[in-house]
Amino acid sequence: MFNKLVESLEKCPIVKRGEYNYFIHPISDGVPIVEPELLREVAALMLRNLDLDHADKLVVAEAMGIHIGVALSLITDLPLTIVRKRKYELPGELPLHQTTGYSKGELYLNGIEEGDRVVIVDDVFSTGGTMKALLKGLEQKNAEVVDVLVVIKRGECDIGRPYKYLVEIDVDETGVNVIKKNY
Ligand SMILES: O=P(O)(O)OC[C@H]1O[C@H](OP(=O)(O)OP(=O)(O)O)[C@H](O)[C@@H]1O
Ligand SMILES: Nc1nc2[nH]cnc2c(=O)[nH]1
Repeated sequence: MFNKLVESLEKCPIVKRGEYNYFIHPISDGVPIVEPELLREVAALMLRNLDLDHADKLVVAEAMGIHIGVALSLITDLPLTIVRKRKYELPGELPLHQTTGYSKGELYLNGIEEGDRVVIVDDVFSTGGTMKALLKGLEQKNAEVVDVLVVIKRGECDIGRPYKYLVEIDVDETGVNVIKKNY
């Protein structure tokens, strides 16, 4: 039971993005194919690990927070907002600057009101740049972040608050090594 995430990570391919060893996995890329059993496992593990009792909304970042966020929303009945790379110019939209290990860009936060109690989930934590951008935006909106979880942690970074993760990995040119499993 609950062996699909680790097994699939241990056999996933690596490509170079500049100097960065980028692993390619269904949860973090949607390719080659997202098997329902894997998505169900990840959803069940997120549900077990997260503190959702006092949450009003889920927050995820485009693109690869979406499928895990939807899976969790369907189980918990919590509404979901997707922080998009596209600008909508809706009233209250907040632009955020995102820096990852291989890219920079803008994200746009919508759908959050002052006092909302939110849970953030994302697929991967590497430099922590995306998570820091989300936290900063939610702070600006005066939302309360009640819990944060990433499925796969591959780096160290102080994001100014505790966060949870399901697995921790090391990545080199030859592949992914799962070094910790929190379940
Ligand atoms: O900790 P960090 O260095 O910020 O990396 C983590 C982020 O990188 C990926 O997103 P990416 O911006 O590549 O977009 P995608 O989800 O559209 O692939 C991933 O989905 C995380 O959000
Ligand atoms: N798929 C994928 N997403 C990432 N986000 C940050 N690092 C990575 C990575 O190596 N692979």
